[in-house]
Amino acid sequence: MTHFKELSDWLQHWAGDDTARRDIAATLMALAEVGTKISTLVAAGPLAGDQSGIVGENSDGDLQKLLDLTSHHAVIAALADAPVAYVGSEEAEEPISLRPDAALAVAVDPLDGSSNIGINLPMGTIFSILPALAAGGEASFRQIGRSQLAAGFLVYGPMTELALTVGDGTHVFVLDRRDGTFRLVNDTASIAHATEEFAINASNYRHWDETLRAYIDDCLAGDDGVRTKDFNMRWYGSLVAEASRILARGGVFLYPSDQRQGYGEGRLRLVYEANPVAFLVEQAGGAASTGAGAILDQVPDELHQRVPLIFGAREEVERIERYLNDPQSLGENAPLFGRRGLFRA
Ligand SMILES: O=P(O)(O)OC[C@H]1O[C@](O)(COP(=O)(O)O)[C@@H](O)[C@@H]1O
Ligand SMILES: [Mg+2]
Ligand SMILES: [Mg+2]
Repeated sequence: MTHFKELSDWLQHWAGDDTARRDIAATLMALAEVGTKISTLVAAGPLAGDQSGIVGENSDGDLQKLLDLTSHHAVIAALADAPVAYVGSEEAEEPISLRPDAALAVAVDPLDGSSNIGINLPMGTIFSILPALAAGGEASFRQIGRSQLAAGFLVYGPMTELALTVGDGTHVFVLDRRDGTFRLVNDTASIAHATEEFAINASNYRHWDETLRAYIDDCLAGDDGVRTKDFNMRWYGSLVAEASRILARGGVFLYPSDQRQGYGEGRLRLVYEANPVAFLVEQAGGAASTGAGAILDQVPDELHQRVPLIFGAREEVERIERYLNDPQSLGENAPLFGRRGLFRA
């Protein structure tokens, strides 16, 4: 049987005697370990009790399910023993102080894709590791994504997978349930620059701007339209599962802003969803954009800020930016505004 390197060995090798790297490695091990626990809970489904009951509301009015909160508390407990000063979580309004003298701040979405609780579809945990600033937790989480020291996500799907970057490529590990270790299966994940697969929640079509509708119309027109190739589509309702697929076989993902109340900046969160995914995607040769600029250059106003998110195949992300901002630059392929969309009456 092929021998796949263990996460702990990989991190030890990467960190060597460097104290700052050792702190990051210890934090990553703590996140991987708590991910294993959440994965077991997810895999048990209703055998672990009803995880889908609504138990509260987070800062933005999103309903919190029991598994959201259980995952949040598990992550906080796991990081209490790590060199972490502050944790910023989707499920807590304010940053949580752990060890204010420690070097790191961790932003986390403890359970991503929680609308998939109870229906046996993938969910995950997303994390971003930043330097802790002396100015405190709030300031630490207002740093741009390019300040990230490491980032990653776990996916609780058919495989439990850990995608990780420490700023030198994107690496994919899979949980080996025989001994509870994560093993390296791909040291250099790479996203092809072109694609024929997009992911978007098309039920929001009527709420999108005309420019975005034109892009999707052109994908749907396939070989009969200006793109002269057929497209495939996916939508899992789980950012981590989409990101995992895109790291494995390419594609592009869009969660744009739209006209619905509360969706003026899209749905996803900059600090603990878009930034870590963008870091992983850029390190795999892809791109991540708001539609108007790189995700990693956005300055967060606050921990829970939302942002439109487009990521994946570099050429496709750049093409979408042109549809949104400069459609005439597409030349003879420029969308004809006001035409009938395939979804429109
Ligand atoms: O239900 P929608 O609007 O399609 O949104 C799906 C998106 O919302 C999310 O579930 C948001 O994350 P949470 O589950 O952590 O709130 C993403 O994983 C997913 O991409
Ligand atoms: Mg999420
Ligand atoms: Mg969540």
